[in-house]
Amino acid sequence: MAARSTTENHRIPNIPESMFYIPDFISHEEEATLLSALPSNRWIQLQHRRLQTHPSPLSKTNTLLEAPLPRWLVEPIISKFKSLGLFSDSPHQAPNHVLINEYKPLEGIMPHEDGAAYYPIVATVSLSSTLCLDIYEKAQGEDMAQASIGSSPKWRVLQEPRSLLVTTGAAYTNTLHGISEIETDENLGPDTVANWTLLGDSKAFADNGGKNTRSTRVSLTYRNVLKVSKAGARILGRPRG
Ligand SMILES: O=C(O)CCC(=O)C(=O)O
Ligand SMILES: [Fe+2]
Repeated sequence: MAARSTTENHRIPNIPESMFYIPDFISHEEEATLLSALPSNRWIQLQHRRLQTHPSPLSKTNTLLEAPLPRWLVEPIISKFKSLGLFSDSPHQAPNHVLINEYKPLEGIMPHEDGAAYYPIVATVSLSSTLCLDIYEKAQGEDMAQASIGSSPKWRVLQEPRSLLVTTGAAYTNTLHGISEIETDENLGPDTVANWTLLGDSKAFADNGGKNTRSTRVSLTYRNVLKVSKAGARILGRPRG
């Protein structure tokens, strides 16, 4: 299958299965269009980053009120996912939820897992700047807080602007991921970056002494929420079959 062999060529080696990294997944023009489509009134300021959620945040029981994703999040990205066969096994055969995070230099996200609200696949499109995603092994029975205290990441994945990172399978369920609150990612090279050979421009980091100076980075994380409520449709008098 063409789609499967495309993703196989982008499988990140030496990391729990499966993570895939595709550089230049979108064009410069598509990146600019996405950045200008981000609604400025939807940001929620968190302590160490800004976040927006489309179509809406999940309820306390991790239920999504059924609603379409905005058009600018669907095209061209979800069509590209379809041609790669991504999300084809998920219950809704396509993502139905997108979290958008914005990190300025010195901002990040604590090690965590994305958890059971979602089908175990997340597809992350990066915009504007490069940074390292740190991956931690999740010890059996260990809770997230313990894992994040004092342990260092087992793997690092460098995410360039316009790239796609897909995390699924055991990589989704048996690892934690986080972004450290630093200004510069250092010591980047073939032995320290799991996706080094898959990068679009590893030479840029090598030429810069193995360093990446961060600027503001935005990520779009596409997911499939398992529990979807049609209550909204019913209230509006539009029962769905
Ligand atoms: O920005 C990223 O690449 C990761 C975001 C993330 O882990 C999340 O929103 O759960
Ligand atoms: Fe996450």
